[in-house]
Amino acid sequence: MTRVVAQGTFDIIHPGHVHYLGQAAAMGDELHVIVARRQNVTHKEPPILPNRQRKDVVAALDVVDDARVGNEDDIFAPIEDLDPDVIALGHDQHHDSEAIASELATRGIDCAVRRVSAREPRYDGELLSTRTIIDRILETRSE
Ligand SMILES: Cc1cc2nc3c(=O)[nH]c(=O)nc-3n(C[C@H](O)[C@H](O)[C@H](O)COP(=O)(O)O)c2cc1C
Ligand SMILES: Nc1ncnc2c1ncn2[C@@H]1O[C@H](COP(=O)(O)OP(=O)(O)OP(=O)(O)O)[C@@H](O)[C@H]1O
Repeated sequence: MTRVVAQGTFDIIHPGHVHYLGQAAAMGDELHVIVARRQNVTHKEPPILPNRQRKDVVAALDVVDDARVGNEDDIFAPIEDLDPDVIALGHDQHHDSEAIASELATRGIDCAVRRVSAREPRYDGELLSTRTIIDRILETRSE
């Protein structure tokens, strides 16, 4: 049974997330998703939606077997708990694969680190990033 872990903020779900999670799921038999706690999203604007709401929406996706809000202090705590065979990084996720691989080795976790491809827009107007969706909302609803 190959267990895959994916992770992210998943603020406003869009087809880019569906692509990422679908590709991650295809890497094994079960997909577990770690949803970033708001307090840990420091590399960009924090999410709008609560931790629990973002987790609940991810958990509702067919390809996801289980989703959880991540640990507050140690991002590898859920990894030690899940003991996955693969960690699937998103195409633009700011993590360094080698750094993750070496931390996994340090913790004695035998797990591959792979990266998923990007999903490009298929038609005019398709928005495949939370930031661009929010920008569009601000543009059209700011009156
Ligand atoms: C292997 C791994 C485990 C993670 N575990 C947690 C965690 O337990 N708690 C948390 O708040 N964020 C965790 N994260 C970090 C968030 O998911 C991080 O914000 C995300 O990887 C990058 O977010 P983005 O792709 O949505 O920008 C983890 C990331 C990785 C790569
Ligand atoms: N268009 C896309 N194609 C493939 N993967 C994507 C796409 N958009 C997001 N992802 C992946 O989904 C995961 C969660 O991303 P995140 O929640 O940061 O969404 P986002 O739309 O990238 O947000 P933001 O626009 O704020 O950066 C990450 O691994 C990211 O690489």
